[in-house]
This record gives sequence, structure tokens and C-alpha cells, in this order.
Amino acid sequence: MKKRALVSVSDKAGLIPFTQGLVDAGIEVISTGGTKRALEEAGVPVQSVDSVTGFPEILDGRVKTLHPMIHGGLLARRDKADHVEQINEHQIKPIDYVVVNLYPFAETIAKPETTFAEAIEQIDIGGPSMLRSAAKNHADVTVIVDPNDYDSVLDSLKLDEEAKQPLRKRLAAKVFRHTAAYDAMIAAYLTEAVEEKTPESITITYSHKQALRYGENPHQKAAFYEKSTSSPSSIAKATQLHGKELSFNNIQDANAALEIVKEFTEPAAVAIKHMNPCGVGTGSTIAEAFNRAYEADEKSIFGGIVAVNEEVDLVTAEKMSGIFLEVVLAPSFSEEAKELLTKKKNIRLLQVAVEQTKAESKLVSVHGGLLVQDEDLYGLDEATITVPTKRTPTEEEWTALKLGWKVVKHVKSNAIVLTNGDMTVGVGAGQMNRVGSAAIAIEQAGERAQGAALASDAFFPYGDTVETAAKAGITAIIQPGGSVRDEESIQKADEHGIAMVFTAVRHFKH
Ligand SMILES: NC(=O)c1ncn([C@@H]2O[C@H](COP(=O)(O)O)[C@@H](O)[C@H]2O)c1NC=O
Repeated sequence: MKKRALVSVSDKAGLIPFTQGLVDAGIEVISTGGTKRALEEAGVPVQSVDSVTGFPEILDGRVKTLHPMIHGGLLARRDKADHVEQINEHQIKPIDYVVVNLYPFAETIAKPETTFAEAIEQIDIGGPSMLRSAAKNHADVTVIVDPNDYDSVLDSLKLDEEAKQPLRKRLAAKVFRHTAAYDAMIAAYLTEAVEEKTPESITITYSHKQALRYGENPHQKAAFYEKSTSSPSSIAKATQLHGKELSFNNIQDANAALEIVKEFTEPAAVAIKHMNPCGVGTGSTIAEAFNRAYEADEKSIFGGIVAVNEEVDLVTAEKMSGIFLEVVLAPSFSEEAKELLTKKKNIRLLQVAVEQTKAESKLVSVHGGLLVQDEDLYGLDEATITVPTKRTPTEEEWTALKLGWKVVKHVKSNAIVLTNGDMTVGVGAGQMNRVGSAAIAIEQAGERAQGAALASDAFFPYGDTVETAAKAGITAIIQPGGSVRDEESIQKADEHGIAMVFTAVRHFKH
């Protein structure tokens, strides 16, 4: 009996030569509406699914291949006499090849103008059903979901049944990965639509974006995966314009830099080392902002990752090229800036839109589990701010405090950030006690601590941080407040004439 292939694809890339290859090998082809038309136009002999099922395509294509004539032909075990008997009794003919790729759900929902109803119509039902039937019965059926596999299938046609088994098994596994990812994507879309934040189970789907040489360390295997709904302003969407391939650490640091620089509407530059900002600067131009980010900590920026929120121009590029930077990320680079920076082979240039994005769920894996939380997109809310000290901040101090508050959110706890009006001057990150982080930030700031503002990601458990700040000449503090010993800190601040702001919001980052 002639072998039969059912071909029903949304992505028609490579369809014609592949199907012609099947026909040339003596295989009969059955196909659905659009696919059949494409094959006929190319002169590939094909018969319609309706002629096999004896039933027309109905409900705008919602039902075309969902029929026992199709699924019986896919699922019947050729090695079981009763299966063969049953399909014969119902005049069902076996189908030996299934070539299906699905409605483009991911591409559809990626378009901002897509309505909910349009997205629902792009949920493929018949396609996954055929793929799963064929994949279950892979002992007898070859199933192809990815056009990249067309060539290896054509090559396998000359093999005997036994020799075809490993390829069939591999393709079946790929199908179940594919349908699982496809369904997970639909589930995520609908879950988000009903704003269900902590459902009873989560199936996430990310696709392989980039192989990485190694992980955080050379003995760790790693790869970069992308979410199907990644925002245009995300590290996953960055285009690398120049430089060696990105490392695992580069990607994490560039992500951190991008997320901080998004906080600013004025020209801003952020330098990152090991996931913490070592310098953040703002200015009236990107060059000015970058100079400040550099001056914030000239030592730590060496080998750093820098993100800016406006085009890198020649002046900025000149300054950047005088420093060893691993990565520069920007929404664009002027031609002259690109020409200059691409002369340096060790720098990587990344281009990506820099704009505030919708909050995403943040996933943190722990051994044996996954922690899920909303992204911390909280800014400074005027409604929750109070000033418990005798003195309120001056306008200049407010500017510095607001800058510090934007930055401290992105520094590992315990986090203390010292700022003046347009740059960080000291960053104390990741210490196990708050006063320790303050001491580091103050030491780093040196003279510049005089008159600086201090931002703390969480409240002061004791008055010691205010005491330390006062000794260094800090004049204004911003912190959440809420400690049982707030009075101690307020009293110390008043003693030293420090203006202190309570935000009532905490920004821990672990
Ligand atoms: N409903 C069905 O019975 C059905 N059978 C196949 N499809 C899909 O229809 C698409 C191909 O359609 P066409 O050949 O008309 O361009 C494929 O992506 C295939 O997965 C179906 N569509 C959706 O569910």
C-alpha cells in the first residue's frame, strides 16, 4: 500500500521542495485548505482532507482534520491485528507522515494591536491533536513540526523501518516539547488576562535564544532562553551590533543596567559591576550623564557594563573608548560613535529600546522550587511620603534624595546609596548589616559625602546609621521608616539637623 502524508502548515517555509520530495518517494499527500492551495499552485499533486473524511471544513476552519478518518489513520498500531481489522472495517487508511506547524499564536500576541478575540482564534486545536496522535504512534508514524527537520526526514526516506526509529522517536519528543510550550503560552496569556497571579500550577515556556560558552563560571553549562512575550525593551530583545559573544554574566549585568536606566526620563547613564550599580549619572546630555556615572566611581567602572537611555553620540563614545568597558547598551549609536567604538574589539555594543515596561512576574529558582512575585516597579509615591524630622529637605536635597531612591531599589540589600543632585557618590551593597553598607558607601564617597543625601532600601533598626551619616556630613536621608526604634533615628537626625524622609515603602533586593 502507498504511504500517505498529511500536510497542514501555517508556516509554509520549505513546504514545496519538501512535499515534492515526499511525492518523489512515492508518498501520497493529503492537505488542508491553504496548504493544499499552495501545493497545487506549485504543481505538487495533493488530495484534500475533505475527500478523505467525506466531511467539509466547517466553523471557519475550527474543524478540518478532527475526524476519525484522520485520527484513526494516525493512531492505529500496525503491529496489532485488532487495530488493523478495525481500521479496515471502517475503511480508514493509515497515515504515515504528519507535517504540521501551528497557528502563530506567539507572533499574534506579540503584536500590541491584537485583540483578545483575535488571539483566541489563533489557538490551534486540530494541529496539536494531529501532532500528538502521530507522536504517540511514532513507532509507525513520522511527525514533523519544525521545517528545520525537513531535510533529515527526506534523507531518512530510503531507510528501512527499523533504521527510521531513532529519528521518529527524536521527532516525537520534539513534538511534545512543542505542544507543551504552545499550550503553556496560551495558558500564560489567559492567566494574565484574568490577572491570576498565583495559579495552582505554572508551566512556563521559553525558547532557546542563544548558546552560551558557560554560566557564571566556566565549569557551569548555560544557555539564554527567551520568553515568547518578551517586551521590546528587554535584554532578550537587545541586538548585538558589535563585539565578542555575550557571556552569562554580561547578560545579567546588562539586564540590571537596562532596568535601572529605565527609571529615568532625563539623560542618564548607569554603570554596573556584578549586578550592582557602581555609578549612576544624570545630565542635560548623555555625555554629561556618562561622565558623572564614570566620576561616581572611576575605579569600579573598569570592566563594567554601561547602559544609557539616549543615543550614544561621538562625544560620549570618545569618553567611553578611553575606558575598558565590557558592554555598552543604548537605544541607538550615532554613525560616528559606532565607527569609533567598533574599533575596539573587546567592547560589546547592544542596541535596545529603553522605555518603562509593564510589570512582569519575577521568577527565582530555589532548590526544588520556584518563587514568583510581581516585579518591583514601585516609584516614589507623594501620598505615602512623610517627613518626621524638624527640618524638611531643601529643593536640592529633594533632587538628590529622589535620585538615591531610584537607584537604591536596584542595589542588593542591605543597600545604602549616597547621591548629590545628579550622580551617585557612594554605593554600599549586599552587607549583612545596614550600618556596614553605610560605612562602605561613605568611605567610597570620601569628601563627597559632605552635603550628600543618603538612601536606604529598608528602615534603620537602630539610630547608628544616622549617627554614621551625620559624622560623614550627610544632610538628608530617605528611608521607608517603620522600625520600632524609628524615634531613635529621628532624634539623631534632629540632633544633627538632618532632614529625613519616610517613604513607607521598602525596596529589598536579594
Ligand atoms: N481545526 C482543525 O481541524 C485543524 N486542522 C489543522 N489545523 C491547522 O491549520 C493550519 C493550516 O491551515 P491551512 O492549510 O488552511 O493554511 C495548520 O497550522 C494546522 O495546524 C486546524 N486548525 C485549527 O485548529
